[in-house]
Amino acid sequence: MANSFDDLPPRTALAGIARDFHARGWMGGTAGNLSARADDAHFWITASGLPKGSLGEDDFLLVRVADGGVVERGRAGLAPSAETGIHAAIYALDPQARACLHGHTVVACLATARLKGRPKTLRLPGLEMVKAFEIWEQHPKAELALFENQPDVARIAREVRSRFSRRRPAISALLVRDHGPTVWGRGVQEAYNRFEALDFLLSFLASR
Ligand SMILES: CSC[C@@H](O)[C@@H](O)C(=O)COP(=O)(O)O
Ligand SMILES: [Zn+2]
Repeated sequence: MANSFDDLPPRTALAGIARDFHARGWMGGTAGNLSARADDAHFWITASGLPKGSLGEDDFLLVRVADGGVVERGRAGLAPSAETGIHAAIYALDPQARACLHGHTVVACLATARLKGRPKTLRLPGLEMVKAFEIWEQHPKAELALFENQPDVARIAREVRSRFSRRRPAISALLVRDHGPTVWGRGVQEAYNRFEALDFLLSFLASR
């Protein structure tokens, strides 16, 4: 048994995370998508529309960071995740990002349910868990980037690219309202740890 997802080949690690997230209710049915860089210019991403609790290593596609174009399919007939554009934007803008995880969590939806208007950020609670995002202040003011959900995912991806290229996000995560979080890290394990930490922080907000 590997101690870290980083000890495993990327697709093995991502399939393991998908099983784990599915068991926690974070990838119900076909929800969510996971990716990891293969090299600086390419990343592996889950195929679209598959039940995420039972992914195999051939259920991934290799795509370009530059434009999300498909380079290789794990098997014939697969299409890349509908949210490939969001992953590509994150890899293009953050050379340190090596893995990117998106799930649909109930607490993420609840945490913004009472917000008025269309705020661009959500202040995370100043709890110890924000250290997962390398925020070390005694009284941290960690702001999570917020995006409105839209049926056309390409529009969300364009907004992520446009906003993050103007200003780097304070923490390595974003939340699409009424949808779910996307979290990235310098490795698969770090992205996984951060996803768990964000879930903790959003659970706190949602329960107040
Ligand atoms: C329950 S379907 C949700 C999708 O529209 C999308 O938000 C999602 O997370 C999964 O899309 P996918 O194309 O399988 O990667
Ligand atoms: Zn989604």
